[in-house]
Amino acid sequence: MISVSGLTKKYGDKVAVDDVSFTVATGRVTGFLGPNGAGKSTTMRMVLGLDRPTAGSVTVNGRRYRDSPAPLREVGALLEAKALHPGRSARDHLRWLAASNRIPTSRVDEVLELVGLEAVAGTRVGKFSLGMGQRLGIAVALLGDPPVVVLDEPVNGLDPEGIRWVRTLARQLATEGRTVFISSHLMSEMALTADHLVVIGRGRILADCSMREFIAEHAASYVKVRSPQRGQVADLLRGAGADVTPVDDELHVQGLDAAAVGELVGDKGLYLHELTLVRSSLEDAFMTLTSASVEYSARARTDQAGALR
Ligand SMILES: Nc1ncnc2c1ncn2[C@@H]1O[C@H](COP(=O)(O)OP(=O)(O)OP(=O)(O)O)[C@@H](O)[C@H]1O
Repeated sequence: MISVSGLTKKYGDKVAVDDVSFTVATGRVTGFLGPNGAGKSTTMRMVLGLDRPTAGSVTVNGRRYRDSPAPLREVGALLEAKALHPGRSARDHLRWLAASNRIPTSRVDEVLELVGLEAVAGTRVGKFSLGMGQRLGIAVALLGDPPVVVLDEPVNGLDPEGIRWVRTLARQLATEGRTVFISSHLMSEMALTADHLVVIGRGRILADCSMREFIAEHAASYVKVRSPQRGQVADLLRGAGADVTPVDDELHVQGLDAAAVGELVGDKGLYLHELTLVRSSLEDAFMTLTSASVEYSARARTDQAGALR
C-alpha cells in the first residue's frame, strides 16, 4: 500500500502539491484524477522518490521508495515522457533493465507477450509509435512482477483497443492483490477502471472516496417526464413532495424516483408520454468539482498575499 501524508511540493512560489494526504490500498484500482496541472505527476514522482517533497512524507509498503533494496521488484512505474534509448530494441531495453535489477531474463519475453509487443520486440525503440512506447513503458513497470504498480496517464496515445487492454490489465493486477495507482484527466475512463478515486485540483485533494460514493454524491439525477396533462402532473407530483421544474415541454422531477412518479400518475388516470431517469455525466460532475477548486485556489492566493488580512 502507498501512504501519503502532508505531502507538499513548491517550485519557487508555485505550490504544485499542497498538504496532500491519502492512502492507496492493496487489491483495488485507485484512480488519481485531476485536470492538467493539478499536481498528479508531481505527486507520483514524489511517491517514486524522483522528486524531494518540500514537506510531508510518502511510504510504499511501509518504507520510502529510495530505501528499497530492489525498487523495480517493489514498485513498477510508468511515468510520462520516459527516456528510452532510441537505438535499442524493446527486448534489449528490457534485458538491460532485467540484468541491472537481478531479474531473470525469462521474464523479458513474459512481459513482451503480456503487453502485446512480441512481434516488434527486435525493432528499434526510436521507430515506435506513441502507443507502442506506452506498451513498452507498461512492460518495464511489470518487469519486476511488483506488488505495487504506479501508472501516470497510461492510456495516452493508445487506440480504443489499447485503452480497453489497459483497463483490463489494471483490474487484473488489482484482482491479483496488487496495489494499483493510475492517474488520468479523463473521468469517463476512470469510471470504468477504478474502484476508488482520489481527485486533486490545484494541488489539493478535492475527493477521496469510492467510485460508488462519488457517483452518488456528485452525479446529479432527475426524472424527465412528458405528459399531455403537464400542469396536472406537475401539481400532483409537487403535492407528493417532489421538486418539479418545467423545461420546454418536459418536467424535471427530483425527490421521487421514476417508479413512484409512474405509480402516482397512473393512480390518477393521467397519461405519460415519457418517463426517463437522467443522470448528469460523471465528466460533468468532475468538471464542476475541479472548476470550484480554481476559485478556492484564487482565494487562497489572495489570502497568502495578505489582501484579506
Ligand atoms: N519542475 C517544475 N518546475 C516548476 N513548476 C513545475 C514543475 N513541475 C511541475 N510544475 C508545476 O506544478 C503544477 C503541477 O504539475 P503536474 O505536472 O504535477 O500536474 P499534472 O496534474 O500531472 O498535470 P498534467 O495532467 O498536465 O501532467 C503545474 O502548475 C506545473 O506547471
